[in-house]
Amino acid sequence: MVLFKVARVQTSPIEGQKPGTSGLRKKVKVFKQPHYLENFVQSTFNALTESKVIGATLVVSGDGRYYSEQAIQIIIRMAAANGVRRVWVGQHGLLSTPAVSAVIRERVGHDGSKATGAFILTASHNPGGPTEDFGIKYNMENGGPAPESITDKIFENTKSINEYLIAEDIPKVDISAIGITSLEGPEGSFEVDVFDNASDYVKLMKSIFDFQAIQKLLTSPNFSFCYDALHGVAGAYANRIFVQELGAKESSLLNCTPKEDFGGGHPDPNLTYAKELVARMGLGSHAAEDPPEFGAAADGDADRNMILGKRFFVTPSDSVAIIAANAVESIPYFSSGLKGVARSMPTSAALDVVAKNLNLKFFEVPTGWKFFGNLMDAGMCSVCGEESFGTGSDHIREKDGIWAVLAWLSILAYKNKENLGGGKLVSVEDIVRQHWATYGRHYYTRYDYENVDAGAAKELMAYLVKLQSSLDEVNKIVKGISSDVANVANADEFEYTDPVDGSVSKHQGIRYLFEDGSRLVFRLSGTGSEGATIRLYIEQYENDSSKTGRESQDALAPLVKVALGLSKMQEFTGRSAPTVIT
Ligand SMILES: O=P(O)(O)OC[C@H]1O[C@H](O)[C@H](O)[C@@H](O)[C@@H]1O
Ligand SMILES: [Mg+2]
Repeated sequence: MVLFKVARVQTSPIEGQKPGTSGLRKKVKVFKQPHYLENFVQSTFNALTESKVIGATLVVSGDGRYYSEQAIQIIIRMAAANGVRRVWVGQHGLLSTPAVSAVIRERVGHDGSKATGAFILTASHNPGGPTEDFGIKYNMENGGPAPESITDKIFENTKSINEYLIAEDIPKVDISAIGITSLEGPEGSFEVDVFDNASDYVKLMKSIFDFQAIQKLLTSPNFSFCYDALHGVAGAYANRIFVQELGAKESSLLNCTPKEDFGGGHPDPNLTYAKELVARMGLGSHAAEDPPEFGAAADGDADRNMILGKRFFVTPSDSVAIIAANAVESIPYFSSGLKGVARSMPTSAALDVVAKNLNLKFFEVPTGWKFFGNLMDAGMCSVCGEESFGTGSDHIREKDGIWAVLAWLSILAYKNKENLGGGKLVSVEDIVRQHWATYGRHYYTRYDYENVDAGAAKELMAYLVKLQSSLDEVNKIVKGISSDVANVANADEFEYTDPVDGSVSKHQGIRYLFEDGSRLVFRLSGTGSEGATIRLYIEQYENDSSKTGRESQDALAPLVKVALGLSKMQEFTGRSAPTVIT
């Protein structure tokens, strides 16, 4: 039995440790500064109630990006010194963000223990490596990200911290091998439990979906499949679930070995960054000849997803609407009905139409998954999604990339249950077009202007808010740019009152709402680590079924012109084109 001592290390506050939408994300070199990680971790311990630290069980793992291994060892020593009883680590320090949420909610330790929180080590879809990003966020007992009341406290603590506790003499724990390391400290026993990083998550997925039905689809001769983990942590689950459990061919997995630098790529599943998958699915300039029927990708920590059909892109806004419309008949977990559905404000209103038609409770929340968590804890929401490639349900309190893929495979399996012997398949594209024919189509696109000068971005936003005070003036400008768009009927900054706890979130995006239901939304990203990113969301509703089959960029061209002109985008940012279009 190893005996450890607790050291109190003197430190002083370090500026800029304010956790954003999804924790603290900075360049690796910032995290490597002396005391940087330690200050943040101690500030987190100090922000929690004592029972969530002393004698508690904490999960510590992440997407495996560069610096994770060192960070895990530091957090283990600090947890021991702060009186934590058990630290659970996924093998190799790997757990996807949804798997962490599942582990907190579902896993029972060898001695009957349950976790009350987690440090998730990830910067999500940001690149990794010595010159790239690292991140840390804290999740609570419900499996969801810490609410603002806690992250505010953490930030306050980082501004006054003067010491942290660490058990420096704990030897490096081997996190590559499953097993328990037991130690003894001044306050009693402490253990590190390194466990299989997939089994709890796989078990949960099996309790939600009909794996047999999906297996029939995946092994059918007329279906083909492709999954790209972009070298993120999804790779640790893809082989287990798609190949071992569901019978997909190993060759259907792309980039499924987790790498600490994501193979040098940008692990964000969109049409720009998931290049290999996009080509394999027959899209873009290097389109492959005979694309698979279904393709999907995940981000670094596997909570995001992109869904593709053969030569066909499903917008995330359509994806959540289609999952909601088909959930009850295709997914056993939802067979008794949906409690409600929700989307973030900038996400298209496709889900609203489904909710209205199916008479479901519906919520529009600000950007950020935590807002859904509150609704789910209160039993008000089953399925939700965001335009930023996040889709999920109340099985956990994070969005879930692999869940979304399994949801789509379930819908395909259900629609094709008679066709798997060799008949013509109902394809992803058929499902989407059928959905548009039933509910109408929300043409949608997002323009991202990344790493814009922060001052310029602020000025642009301030200008757009000021403009909102006169709709006459707005409409004069709009008509001057294009006579093909409707009048602006309303313009505001989105504000949300949480129906569960009454908290109010202001300044959640600038909206221009047109008479025909079209919308322009402008937001500053909350997840970047350098400069500012302006996001422009453009949407137009079409319910004449003879007009729902146009190319999205053609249908939206007049509105795009209006958005760029109205916001003086080029004038403020100096950019003649966005960095990414989705
Ligand atoms: O603030 P943005 O860069 O637009 O990012 C917004 C997204 O950030 C993270 O991924 C959150 O988990 C999402 O819930 C949110 O939609
Ligand atoms: Mg992510």
